[in-house]
Amino acid sequence: MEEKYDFGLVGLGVMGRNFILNVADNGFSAFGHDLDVEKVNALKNEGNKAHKIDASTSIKTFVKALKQPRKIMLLVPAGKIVDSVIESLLPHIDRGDILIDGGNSFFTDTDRREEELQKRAVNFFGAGVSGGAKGARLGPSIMPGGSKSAYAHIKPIFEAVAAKYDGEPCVAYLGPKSAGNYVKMVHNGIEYGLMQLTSEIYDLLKKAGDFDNDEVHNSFKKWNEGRLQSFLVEITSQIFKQEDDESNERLIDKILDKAKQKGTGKWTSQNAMDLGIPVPTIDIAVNMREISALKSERTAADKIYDRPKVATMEKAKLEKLAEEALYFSFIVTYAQGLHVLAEASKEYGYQLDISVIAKIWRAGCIIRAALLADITEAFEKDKDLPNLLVSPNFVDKVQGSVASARELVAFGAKNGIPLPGLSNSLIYFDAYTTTRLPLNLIQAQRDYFGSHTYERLDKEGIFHTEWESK
Ligand SMILES: NC(=O)C1=CN([C@@H]2O[C@H](COP(=O)(O)OP(=O)(O)OC[C@H]3O[C@@H](n4cnc5c(N)ncnc54)[C@H](OP(=O)(O)O)[C@@H]3O)[C@@H](O)[C@H]2O)C=CC1
Ligand SMILES: O=C(CO)[C@H](O)[C@H](O)COP(=O)(O)O
Repeated sequence: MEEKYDFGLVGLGVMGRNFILNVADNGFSAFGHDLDVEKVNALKNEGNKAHKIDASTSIKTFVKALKQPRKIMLLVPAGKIVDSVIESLLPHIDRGDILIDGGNSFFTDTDRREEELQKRAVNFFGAGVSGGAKGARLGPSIMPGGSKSAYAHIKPIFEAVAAKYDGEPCVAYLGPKSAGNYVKMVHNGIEYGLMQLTSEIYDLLKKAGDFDNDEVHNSFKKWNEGRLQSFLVEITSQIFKQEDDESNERLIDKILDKAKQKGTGKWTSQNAMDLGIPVPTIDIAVNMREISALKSERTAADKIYDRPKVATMEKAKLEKLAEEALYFSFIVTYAQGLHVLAEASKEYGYQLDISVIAKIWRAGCIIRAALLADITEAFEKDKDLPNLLVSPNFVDKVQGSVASARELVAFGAKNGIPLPGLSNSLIYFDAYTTTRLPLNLIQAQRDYFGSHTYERLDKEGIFHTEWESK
C-alpha cells in the first residue's frame, strides 16, 4: 500500500515553503499544494534531496496523499483566498480532519469558518505564525486556537517545528475559537508599536546627536547586548550597516519613507477601541504609517512652515537617554497589548493565560525580547494582573526609565522632532497612573448640554443638575 504523508500544506509562498521544509527537517513526511507549478516543482526537487516531501498542483492528489485524520495547514493570503481554499478542500476531506489557518486572518473570519466547518465535523484551527521566512524555516512562534481535543493531533508537529527557549517549544494551545488568530493580531499590534518607537529613536540620534549610520548601528548593537535585547533592536542595528548595491551610500538612506501595512495593526487598534481598552502607542504607530503615506502632502507642507533649529545634544548623554526611553516605551507597548488580550479573553471567552502567551513569544517571533522573560514571570506570579505597569516586578524598571522619556519627549516638542510613539507611551503612563483626571469636567459638560447625568465622589447614585447659565 502507498505510504501516506503526516502533514499537508497549502500555499508554498514565503511562509508555506519554509514551514513545510521545517516540518520535514523534523522527521515528519509532508505534502505541499499550490496552484503555481513552479513552486510545486521547486518543493518536489527538495524532496529528491534529503526530505520526505512531495507536492502537487492537484488538490485531489494532495488530499489523497495524507494520513487520516488529515492535518492540513493553509499559508495563503488572508481574506477570500482562505475561503476559496477551504471550498476546494471540502469535497475531498473527511469528518475528523483538521484544517489549520496559519495566516494573518481576521479573528471573526476564523470564528465564522470554525462554525461552518464544525457542522461537517471538520476541526478548524486559527494558528498565527510569527518569525517571518527565517522563523518559518528554522523555528517560529506558533499561536494555535481551536478545539482542544483536536490539538493533540497537531501538537507533536508544532512542538517539533517551533522555536525553542531554554528547550521549551514556543507554541501552546491558547484557547477555543479564534484565540490563536486574535493573539497573533495583537502580537502584530505590539510589533507596530515597537517598530515605530525604534524609528523615532533613530530620528533623534540623527537629528539631535548628529549620529552617522555607523554610530546608530553601534548604539543599537550595544543596546541589543543589554536589557533591550530583542529581534527588532538586533535587526535595526544590522540595517544601518547595509550598503546599497546601486550607490556608495547605505541602503537605509535610499529607502522611501512610506511604510506600508497589511491590516493587523489597524485591526488591533480598532478592536481595542471596541473593547474600550486604550492602546495609544499602537494607535499612533498605525497613524504614522498613514501619515508616512502622505509623502507629497508632507513635502508641500514642509515648505510652508518654519520649524525650530534642532539643538545639539551631547552624543553620550543622548545615547543614554535614548536607551532608557526606548526601554520605558517598550514596556508600555507590551503593557497595552497584553491589556487588550486580557479584556478580549473575557469578552470572547478565550480563557487566555497571559503568562503562557508571553512565554511562547520569548523566541521565534518578531517581538521576541529579553523583556518577555520578565513579563512571563510577572504574569506567572499574578495571573490576574490588571496591567503590566502595576506588577511589582516592573515598578522599578519603569520608575528608573520614565524620566528619560520625559526629557526626550520635551526635547522633541521643543525642537520640532515628532516623537508620537514615545509621547503617547508617556501620556498613557501618566494618565493610567493618575488618580484624579480632569474628566469630571467632561461629565459636567455632557450633563449640561445633554442631561447625560453624572456620578459623584461623595455618594452613590446617578445625578442630573439643571445648570444655571450666568
Ligand atoms: N511573510 C511574512 O513574513 C509573514 C506572513 N504571514 C501570513 O502568512 C500568510 C501567507 O503569507 P506569505 O507566505 O508571505 O504569502 P505569499 O504570497 O508569499 O504565499 C502565499 C502562497 O499561496 C498561494 N496561493 C494563493 N491562492 C492559492 C490557492 N487558491 N490555492 C493554493 N495556493 C494558493 C500563492 O500562490 P500565488 O503567488 O501564485 O498566488 C503563494 O504561493 C498570510 O496570511 C500572511 O499575512 C504571517 C507571518 C509572517
Ligand atoms: O505577521 C507578520 C509579522 O509578524 C507579517 O510580516 C506582516 O505582514 C507584518 O505586518 P505589516 O505587513 O502590516 O507590517
